[in-house]
Amino acid sequence: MSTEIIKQNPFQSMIDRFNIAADILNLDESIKQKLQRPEKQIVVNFSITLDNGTEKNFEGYRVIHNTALGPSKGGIRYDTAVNLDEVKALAAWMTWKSAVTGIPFGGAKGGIICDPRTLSKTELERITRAYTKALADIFGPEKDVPAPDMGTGPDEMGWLMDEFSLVHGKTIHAVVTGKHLHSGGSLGRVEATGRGVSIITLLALEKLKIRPAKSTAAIQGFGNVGLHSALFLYEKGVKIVAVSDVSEAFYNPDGINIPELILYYNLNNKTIKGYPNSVAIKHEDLLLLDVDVLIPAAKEDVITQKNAKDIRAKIIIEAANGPVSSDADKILHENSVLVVPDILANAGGVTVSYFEWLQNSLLESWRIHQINKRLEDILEKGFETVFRVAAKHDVTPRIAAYIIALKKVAETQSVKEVALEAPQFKQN
Ligand SMILES: NC(=O)C1=CN([C@@H]2O[C@H](COP(=O)(O)OP(=O)(O)OC[C@H]3O[C@@H](n4cnc5c(N)ncnc54)[C@H](OP(=O)(O)O)[C@@H]3O)[C@@H](O)[C@H]2O)C=CC1
Ligand SMILES: O=C(O)CCC(=O)C(=O)O
Repeated sequence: MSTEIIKQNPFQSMIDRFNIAADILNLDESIKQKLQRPEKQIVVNFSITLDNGTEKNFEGYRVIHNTALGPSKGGIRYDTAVNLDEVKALAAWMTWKSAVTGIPFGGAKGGIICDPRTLSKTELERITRAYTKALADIFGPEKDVPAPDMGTGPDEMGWLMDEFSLVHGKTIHAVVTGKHLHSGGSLGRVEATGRGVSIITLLALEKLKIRPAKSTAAIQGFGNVGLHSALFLYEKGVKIVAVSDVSEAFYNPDGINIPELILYYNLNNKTIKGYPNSVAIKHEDLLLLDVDVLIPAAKEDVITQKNAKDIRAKIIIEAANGPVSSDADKILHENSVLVVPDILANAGGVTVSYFEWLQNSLLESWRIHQINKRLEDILEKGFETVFRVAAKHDVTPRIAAYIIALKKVAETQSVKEVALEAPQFKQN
């Protein structure tokens, strides 16, 4: 892969935005300190037997950022680049994401340093079960509820649910979301993040008075989020002119037939490599295309101060978590690029995860149109609130989203602390 990823510290990017919003809100220093730091960070080491009979050790993390608004919630990432600072940033973003959209969860994230592409299905199952066992006292439907992220999906979530249930001696569906339907998953969760990205993209296009059928988009990443974002936008008439995964980036000015590409991807071991009817381009050039919408849907820090000035898209929809580093914010703003932040743009996933958790807890099963309608309502309200607060404070949508989230979490945290500090009177 030829993409040059300039490594920033994603946790520092989170802190930079946090500080701007906290200053606007005039947040008390002690609450600031508390909200910047995770409540808990756990590092686990475990070994599994590989298919060839050898033992291999793995390191995994679970960071619980904040639980003021409810049980902590957030995905688990399998990737060779996973590290504690990345997981800390991702966990904090989950806190702010749930707060912006009004989902009653706190924030957490997990990860294991591994390369899922080189591990067999049975090895992935053993890794997931060992990680779950190590964290069996942390996870729980009212405590900490994992979900998929990069490199994980319904298989891993099903194994996690099963292992957690074995440890606790009963079936506990609501401990994890993003499961297969047969393991208690929800309709609509697989595609929820991409559906949410497409809802937010259409709202952003409307803001700039660009008709979807007249618009163009480039999408970086063709995994769960990139693929579904591409499909839903294609269905709305947006011309997707470029897509990429790790193996390849390609461009077709006439528009890529996304359903055909998905068929190709599914028949070719989940890669877009070698897809005909398009021209190969350099990975880094996809980000600089002259399109209406750029959708980074892969990983953090792909747009930094190094390439921000060369971005030609009118709108960036942050489908990935943290794709724009804080040092690029000012440059993009000065160049009038509308950036819809991750904590709003990709919140469709956690929203439908919340629906899954509710269905599991209530022993219900909702219909798809009900799920999609509620998702749309929540995201439209989130979008409208973020842009209203941005106008009120004359800040970017990102800082507005942080203002909304910080205010909500800080107020709840303070109320809880006052309650804890109050003198306890003995009842006779
Ligand atoms: N899954 C979810 O519900 C949610 C995910 N997110 C965020 O969305 C992002 C993507 O997650 P998800 O789709 O689940 O992950 P997946 O593992 O399903 O897909 C990741 C995709 O990104 C590609 N990719 C990785 N690095 C690069 C690169 N440098 N250039 C181009 N493509 C690259 C991968 O390519 P290849 O397949 O070749 O490895 C793959 O296509 C992450 O930031 C995640 O945190 C946010 C909210 C919810
Ligand atoms: O579905 C969830 O609970 C969380 C998804 C996630 O990890 C994210 O939004 O980044």
